[in-house]
Amino acid sequence: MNPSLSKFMLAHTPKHILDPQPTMNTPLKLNTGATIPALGLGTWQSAPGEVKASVIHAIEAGYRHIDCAYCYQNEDEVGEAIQDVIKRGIVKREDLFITSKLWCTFHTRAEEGLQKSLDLLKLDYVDLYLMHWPVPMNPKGNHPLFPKHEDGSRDIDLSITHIDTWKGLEALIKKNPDKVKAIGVANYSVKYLEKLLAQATIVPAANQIENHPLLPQQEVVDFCNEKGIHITAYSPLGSTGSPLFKDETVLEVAKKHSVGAGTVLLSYHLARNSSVLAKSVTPARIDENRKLITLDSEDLQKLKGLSANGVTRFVYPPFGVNAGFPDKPDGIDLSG
Ligand SMILES: NC(=O)C1=CN([C@@H]2O[C@H](COP(=O)(O)OP(=O)(O)OC[C@H]3O[C@@H](n4cnc5c(N)ncnc54)[C@H](OP(=O)(O)O)[C@@H]3O)[C@@H](O)[C@H]2O)C=CC1
Ligand SMILES: O=C[C@H](O)[C@@H](O)[C@@H](O)[C@H](O)C(=O)O
Repeated sequence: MNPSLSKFMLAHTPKHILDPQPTMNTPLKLNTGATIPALGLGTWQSAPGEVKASVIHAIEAGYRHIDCAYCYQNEDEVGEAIQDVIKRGIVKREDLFITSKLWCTFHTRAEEGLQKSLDLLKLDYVDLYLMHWPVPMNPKGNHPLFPKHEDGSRDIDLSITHIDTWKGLEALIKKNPDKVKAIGVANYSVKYLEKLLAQATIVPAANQIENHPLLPQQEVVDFCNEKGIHITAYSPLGSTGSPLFKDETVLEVAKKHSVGAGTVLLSYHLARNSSVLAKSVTPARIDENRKLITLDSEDLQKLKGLSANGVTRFVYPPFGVNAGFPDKPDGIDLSG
C-alpha cells in the first residue's frame, strides 16, 4: 500500500478499532493453536442447588468459558446447565470452552478421572484437562478425594511423582484426542515446571495459578510466557468473600476509570495476557464481572505496589507439601 495512504488511514481510524477494548471473550492463544476466552466462570465452592442456575445465567449472559473440577463435587449440575443451554439453542458445544481437572487421588488413573468428569458433565470432550495439583494422593486411602493418615495429615502417594502423572496425561491425550483437546497443569511453580519440562514430550498448554495484585507471581508468569504456557489466574478477587474488593489502591484505580473494583481486578490479568476465572453464584455479580477494560501503565504500577512489602496467598490446602512457591517454603519437596 502507498505509505502516505496507510499513514492517512492510521490517523483517521478510530482508536477503538486500532486498540479494541478487551472483552470477556477476547480469545487468547494456547500453544495448541486453540484459543481460550479471557474470562471464565469459576465453580469451586458453588454449592449444589446453586451452581446449575449460575452456569445457566452466565452462559445466557455471554460467558463461554467455564472452569470445573472433579473434586468440586458439582460437575453433575454444571453438566445439567450446559445441556440445558445447548438444548435451548443458546449456544453450541463448540462455542464453549470447558476446563476440568484430574484430582490428586486419580494421578495413576488419568483415563478414569477424565471419563468420570465427562460423564458428570455430560460432554464428549473437554477443551482443557489440568493436573489439579502436582501432589499425588493415595488412591486407596480412607477417603476417595481427601484421604488422611490417623494423625489427620493428608495421605500423599510417595510411590509416584507429578512427572509420572504428566506422562499419564500425555498418554491420555495421545490415545483420546477426541475426548481432551489440550492438557495442562495447575498450581505449578517454576521449580516444578523446570522438572516437568525436562522430561515432558508435550509442553503444558496452561498453568492455572492463584494470581492477583497481592500475589503477582511474576517469576511463574514470566517463565510460562517464555515457554509458551498460558497462564490462567484463579482467585482474582481474593477468593471466598472477595476481600480484594476493599483494597484502597484497587478502589483508587477503579474510581479513576469509573468502574467497579472487580473490573480492575479482572482486567489486571488481561494486561498480562492471562485469562482469569471469577466465581459467583449471584446473578448481578456474574453480570458485573463481565466488564473488562484496558489498564494503563500507571494503573499497573500502582497495583504492583500492593505486593511490595510481601505477598498474600489465599488458597493453600494442607497437603504438607512444598510446591516450590517462595512464600510457602514448608513441607516435603515432591518436585522429583
Ligand atoms: N486450580 C486450582 O487449584 C484453583 C482453581 N480455582 C478456580 O478459580 C475460580 C475463582 O477463584 P475463587 O477462589 O472461587 O475466588 P474468586 O476470587 O473468584 O472470588 C469468589 C468470591 O467472590 C465473590 N464475588 C464474585 N463476584 C463478586 C462481585 N462482583 N462483587 C462482590 N463479590 C463477588 C463470590 O461470592 P458469590 O459467589 O456469593 O457471589 C465469592 O465469595 C474458582 O471458582 C475455581 O474455578 C480457584 C482456586 C484454586
Ligand atoms: O481448586 C480449588 C482448590 O485447589 C481446591 O480444590 C483445594 O483447595 C481442595 O479443596 C483441597 O482442600 O485440596
